Amino acid sequence: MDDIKIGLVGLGTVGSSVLKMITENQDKVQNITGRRLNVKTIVVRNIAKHQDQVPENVKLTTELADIVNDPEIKIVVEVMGGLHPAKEVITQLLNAKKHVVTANKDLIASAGEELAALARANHCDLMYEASVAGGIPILRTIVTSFAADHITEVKGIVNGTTNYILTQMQRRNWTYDQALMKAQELGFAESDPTNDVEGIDAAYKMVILSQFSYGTHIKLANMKVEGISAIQQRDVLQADAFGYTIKLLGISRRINGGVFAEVGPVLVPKDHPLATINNENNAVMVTGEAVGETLFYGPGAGGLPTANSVLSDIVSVTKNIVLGTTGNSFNNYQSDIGRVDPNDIVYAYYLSLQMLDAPGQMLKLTQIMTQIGASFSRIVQTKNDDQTARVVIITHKMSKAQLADFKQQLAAVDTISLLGSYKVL
Ligand SMILES: NC(=O)C1=CN([C@@H]2O[C@H](COP(=O)(O)OP(=O)(O)OC[C@H]3O[C@@H](n4cnc5c(N)ncnc54)[C@H](OP(=O)(O)O)[C@@H]3O)[C@@H](O)[C@H]2O)C=CC1
Ligand SMILES: N[C@@H](CC=O)C(=O)O
Repeated sequence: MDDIKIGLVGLGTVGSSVLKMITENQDKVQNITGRRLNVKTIVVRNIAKHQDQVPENVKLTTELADIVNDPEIKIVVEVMGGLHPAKEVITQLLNAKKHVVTANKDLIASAGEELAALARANHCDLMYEASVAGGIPILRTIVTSFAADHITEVKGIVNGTTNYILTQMQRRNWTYDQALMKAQELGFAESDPTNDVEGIDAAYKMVILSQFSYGTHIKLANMKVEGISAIQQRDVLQADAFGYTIKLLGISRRINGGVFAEVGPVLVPKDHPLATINNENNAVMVTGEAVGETLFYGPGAGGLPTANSVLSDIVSVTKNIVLGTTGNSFNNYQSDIGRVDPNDIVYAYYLSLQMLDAPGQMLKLTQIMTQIGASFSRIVQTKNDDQTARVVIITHKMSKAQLADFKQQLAAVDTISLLGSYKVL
């Protein structure tokens, strides 16, 4: 029986684990698909760096053409990352009738529909299970197991690096920089970690999750995206004292016929399942009208967990090749859902404020809250490092429009400034 020859583009954290899994788990894959998988060619930037990593029968090259022009190679795994030249690489591969498996959320969130159309036009498969939540098989689960249910909400921790950083800041009292450096060393972070810490990587994943869950493409430009780089240790400690853990959450929800998605730090009650997700682990909560609340948990970053998701795609493509059923989209759900009015999105908020030493500050704050029709449930006064008063409040539920109003009114008061505002789950 024919082997399936595979090409890899990229041999970093994920690529090297894909090579290892294909090499070591041959027998099981053959048992399931009836085909042996063989990595034939690997494209990297720097051959010398990788020479010792690959068996002798595998060709290491810097030329994509060595894969594109090789008719024996049927499936190509793109694990180089980034938007360019990854988009051009996948375009060339699909036009050369190669089936493509990728872990590249930046690209799928930005150009997934265009590439899926190109794949269909070339009767090729394009699969990307590893692009969301690393080792958690969430995309295929939504496609298959939620096919008939209406998903009303998807929320969770979808970035391993930031969850690792927040965990180390909370549990080991590490500084932000210390924790980020370790996350990079462990291979969780992107080659440029800006997208991780600024929430953009999580936002890409929420775009893909929303596409699968609601059949609609939410543009990154229409999402509120905030990362963890501005979180201060004292907010972590204050949240803890209030009974919360700060987590970077992606939240998307169907409300009144519309959909919204956003990413930002959220105070999660310590007894909520998402508060217990630590280190590089991710968790995705999917709520369906019929099934109710479900939770999917596992490693969200790291070589082997991510490689397992890549392998699940390779095995699916292999089965499609064997059955002659390639060329179908990974996700077929399309629906025309509009956007949501900010007045319909309500949360309680954690607000930390700096107050200069002047009479009547608390009264002013209370007046603004009353004026916008909001109120607070908890309030604590401490000192900032510069000895100015620091007031932290947790509000009752208020709409995004009310919060915007609050911020606008506060901006006109020169003795009170908002240091941070985070949603409370
Ligand atoms: N790391 C993780 O935990 C996860 C990563 N992902 C995604 O997987 C993808 C790969 O990530 P990761 O393995 O961490 O990345 P790495 O930075 O570890 O590896 C990237 C690899 O791609 C190669 N490469 C980069 N640019 C080019 C180019 N222009 N031409 C040829 N080769 C190139 C590099 O070659 P060289 O070594 O020669 O420089 C390197 O081998 C990304 O899309 C990432 O977002 C998804 C889930 C989890
Ligand atoms: N950098 C990403 C890797 C997986 O997608 C993360 O930290 O989650």
